[in-house]
Order: sequence, then C-alpha cells, then structure tokens
Amino acid sequence: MPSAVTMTSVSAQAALVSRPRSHGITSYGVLKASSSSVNFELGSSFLGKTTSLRASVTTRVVPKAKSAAQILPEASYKVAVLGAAGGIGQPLGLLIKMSPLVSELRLYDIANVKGVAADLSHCNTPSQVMDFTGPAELANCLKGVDVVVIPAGVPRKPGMTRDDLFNINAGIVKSLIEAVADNCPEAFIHIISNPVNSTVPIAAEILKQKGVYNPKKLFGVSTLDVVRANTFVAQKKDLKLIDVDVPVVGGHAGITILPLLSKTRPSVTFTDEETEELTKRIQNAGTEVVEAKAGAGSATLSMAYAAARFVESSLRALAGDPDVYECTYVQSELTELPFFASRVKIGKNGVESIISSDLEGVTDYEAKALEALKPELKASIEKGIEFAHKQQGAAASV
Ligand SMILES: NC(=O)C1=CN([C@@H]2O[C@H](COP(=O)(O)OP(=O)(O)OC[C@H]3O[C@@H](n4cnc5c(N)ncnc54)[C@H](O)[C@@H]3O)[C@@H](O)[C@H]2O)C=CC1
Ligand SMILES: O=C([O-])CC(=O)C(=O)O
Repeated sequence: MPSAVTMTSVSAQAALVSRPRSHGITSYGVLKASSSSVNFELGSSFLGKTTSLRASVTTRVVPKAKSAAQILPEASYKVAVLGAAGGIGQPLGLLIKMSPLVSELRLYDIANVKGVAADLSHCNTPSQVMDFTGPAELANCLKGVDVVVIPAGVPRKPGMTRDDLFNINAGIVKSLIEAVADNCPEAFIHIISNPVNSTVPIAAEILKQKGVYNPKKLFGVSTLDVVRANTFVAQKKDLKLIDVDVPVVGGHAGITILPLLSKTRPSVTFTDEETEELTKRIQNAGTEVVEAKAGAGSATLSMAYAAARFVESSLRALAGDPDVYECTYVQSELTELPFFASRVKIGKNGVESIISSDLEGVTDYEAKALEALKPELKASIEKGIEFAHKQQGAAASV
C-alpha cells in the first residue's frame, strides 16, 4: 500500500518560499532557466541568494499585474517521479522536495522506493512524500498529478550508444505511459529515459492509441544539453555562468545534439576551432560521464539538476508565469521532422509556441550540422513509432 509521511511546518515553508519583488511567481532561483525575456528579481531562494536574471530572447513580454493570490502562490502542485529509486530519481526527488511550489511528491519504482521516501520525508520542506511500489500501486501514484517525470530505465555502460538502450527502455516507457494515459492524461509528461529521440515518439503513439495525446504536454527532457552548453561556454569564455544561455536544438544523442553557439546570450564570438571543440564536447558530454563512471552508469546528478530545473519551469508555467522558455524535444513543425528539440514557450496548457528565431540566420557550420543530424533523428523517430505500432498490432492479435 502507498504510505504517506507527512511533514508540515509553517516555518519551513516560510524559510523556503521566496518573495519575488517584481514578479508573482515563487521559485528557487538557481534552477531557473536564464532564457526568460524579462528581468526577474527573485527574493531569497533556498540557498539564501538573490538572483537577477537577464533577458535573453528577442520577444519582450511585459508581465501583467498579479492578483493577491498570484503574488503569494501556495505549494499546490503534485509531482510524480517514475523510477524514483534510481541514480537520477533519488537526487531528483531531493531537488523537487526543495521546491516551494510542490504539495505532494509521489515516488514510484519497482523496488527500493520506501526507503527513499522515508529518507526524503524528513526534510522540513512543504511537500508530503508518498511512495508507491510496483504496477499494482502505479494508478494511485498517478491520479491527480500535475507533472509526471520519467527517469525509469537502464543507463548506458562504456561502449554503448543511447540507442543500445532501446530494447529495454522502449517497453518500460510504453507501460508507464499507458498508466499515465489511464490515470492522469492531463498532466505534463517529462521523458528522461533514453533514447529520448525514440522514447518520446513512442509515448506520443501510445497516448494516441489511448485517445488522449496532447502534443503540448509531452516533453523530452533535453535540458541537460543546455546546462552543459552554458557551463562549457561560460568556462571557455570566462563569462558569469548565470548570464549564459545557449539554445540546443535537434535531439538528444550524439550529432543530433546541436548547440547553436552563434545564438549564445550574451552575444559572444567563437573561432572556428572553438566552435568545433565546444560543439563536440557538448555532443559527447554524456559519454564523457559514462566513461568516467566506468560501468557504474551515466549522468545522474547533473541530470537530476537539469530535470529539476525543467520541473520548476513547468510549475512556474502552471502557476501563471507568462515568461517561461526552455529547450525541449517536442512534436514540432520547425523542420520536416515530426519531433525536434528547440526553445519553446511554456504556459498553463503546455507548449504555447515554438521559437523559430533560433534557427534563423545560423552560421554555415550550424546549417550543415542541422542537415547532417536529420537522417539519424528521423530514423530514431521512425524506430519509436514502428515499435509502438508493432506493440499495438501484437496486442490486437492476442
Ligand atoms: N534525458 C537525458 O538527458 C538523460 C537520460 N538518462 C537516462 O535516464 C534513465 C535512468 O538513468 P539512471 O537513473 O541513471 O538509471 P538507474 O538504473 O540508476 O535507475 C533507473 C530506475 O528505474 C527503475 N525502473 C526500471 N524499470 C522500471 C519500471 N518499469 N517502472 C518504474 N521504474 C523502473 C529502476 O528500478 C531504477 O530504480 C536511463 O535510460 C538513462 O539513459 C540519463 C541521463 C541523462
Ligand atoms: O549519456 C547517457 O547515456 C545519458 C545521457 O543521456 C546524458 O548524459 O546526456
């Protein structure tokens, strides 16, 4: 049975909830994307910092006046993590537990989740932690949630590509998405499980088969590519990290990861050698971690950080922040491919618009890299769709 370990402490909440001065949305500043179009002043975050974030997309959005309820938002969102006892799931649970916007943190895994939940529940932050083990408890985990994050599945070992995970992870994602479709079809769905280039199309097909597909609410989490690009560029160019924002488009594997360095904010120039070196490093950063871990898995901590940022952005969008932009892999008409990662504007109902300007006026290097990634990304998308169709055919013939 699912168990709930409640922690309620008004003082804990007061310690965490920031009091934004110029904007109505509470957030913990370090996880906020720096891709907003207005200047924010966030009050004290859980790290006690005041962070000012600069404009970095071209369209200026003027925030509307807020009602009293919006100025003091409550921790009111329910977030489920599927695969919560894993390498990503555990630190991700911790970071979500620290969010002042979350009222319930529901942790699901096929094993070992009870201990993770008991442990996290002792943190004196607003959310209630609940644990759910195994398929029999999955429906209860999902009912009524606002955001579902899926890091369930096996990670790479040295020598493997992300596509080598397809045979195991495709089936895991399929079964979890079926449960999402049955229990919380309105939720934002964040897919972390690799190969993201294929698992997102699988999820879309399963949701279609169930008659509940909403392309605005299905997101492949490619935030880690942006996080890495921002870090590496800031290091290379000796820039203040919080200011740097590099859009990363395409997909989430090898050459399909395309950082648009020419679109870096603040504007910065790169030599051809720097462009080549940074692009390759960003594309191979996952492999860099896989090799350093030498068989013990792939990126977990930086991934949890990136996923928590994407959750936080989604919750701010749900709470009415009019200024939420993230790069994410979604159904898209930006190119001839049906799924493509790019910067999108996220609102209460999911993707509000796909930002096309990042693909305009790119360098020759970027234009060539964009053409070069398309065949691989197309094949990965088709592989996912074909898998979902075959599964449907097999189910129908039983
Ligand atoms: N999108 C991205 O940028 C990134 C994606 N990943 C991917 O995330 C996935 C997870 O990585 P780790 O957490 O390191 O792996 P892990 O093996 O440490 O954890 C995976 C967890 O999933 C659970 N699990 C397996 N089958 C499940 C099912 N049917 N239902 C619920 N839970 C299930 C396992 O029990 C385990 O606790 C991998 O596929 C990895 O490639 C990793 C890093 C970055
Ligand atoms: O490299 C991997 O297998 C995990 C991953 O997607 C990343 O770290 O970007």
